Amino acid sequence: MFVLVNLKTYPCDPVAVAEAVRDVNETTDARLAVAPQAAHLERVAETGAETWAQHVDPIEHGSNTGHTLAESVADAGAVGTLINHSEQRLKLADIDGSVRAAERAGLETVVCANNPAQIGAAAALEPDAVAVEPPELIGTGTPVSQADPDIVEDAVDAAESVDDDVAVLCGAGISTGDDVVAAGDLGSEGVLLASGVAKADDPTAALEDLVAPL
Ligand SMILES: O=C[C@H](O)COP(=O)(O)O
Repeated sequence: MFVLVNLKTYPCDPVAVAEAVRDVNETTDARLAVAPQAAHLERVAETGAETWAQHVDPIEHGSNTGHTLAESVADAGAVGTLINHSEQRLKLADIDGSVRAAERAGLETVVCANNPAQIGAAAALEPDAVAVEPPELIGTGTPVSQADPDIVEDAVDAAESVDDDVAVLCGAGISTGDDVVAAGDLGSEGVLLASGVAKADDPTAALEDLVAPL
């Protein structure tokens, strides 16, 4: 299972969480990665944790003030990027442009979507993976795998029917190892989570709990 920890803009210490991700990754067959804010990418990557960006824009080098260039996040040490997170929604053409920009920079891609129909559309853009996240469950602590298992199974079916090379992750409310196992049982190859680790008093313990049953 792939466990991708998005730090959003939570007021955590990104380096401390990244060190926990790096250390717990050494203890498990699961793959752990962390997605800090763009401004923290370099410091996080220097810990040795697998580092992802939270977003890249559909741009090339040039006159794009305030945008995030895929090549720059790769230079900072990121190996992958989220695209179209529920909190950073893009138009379809821009999702396509961001996936192409990430590919150009050698970044792995996870395109997020709200529901199975959007997952099908996202899969058609040939990212490495898609992630289904019902927005109403994000940050609630109520796991999507328990509250809305059908959405995960339907997302897996939707992606498979378009391109079975595209892996499916799920996210929203995931915070325990049981949640991760339930996600896997529904066909998900990984989980995207945030508050369960970024807001934890002890991120290492939270990560250990997430991977314990794997
Ligand atoms: O990127 C992560 C997701 O939005 C899930 O957030 P959450 O784990 O706080 O529900």
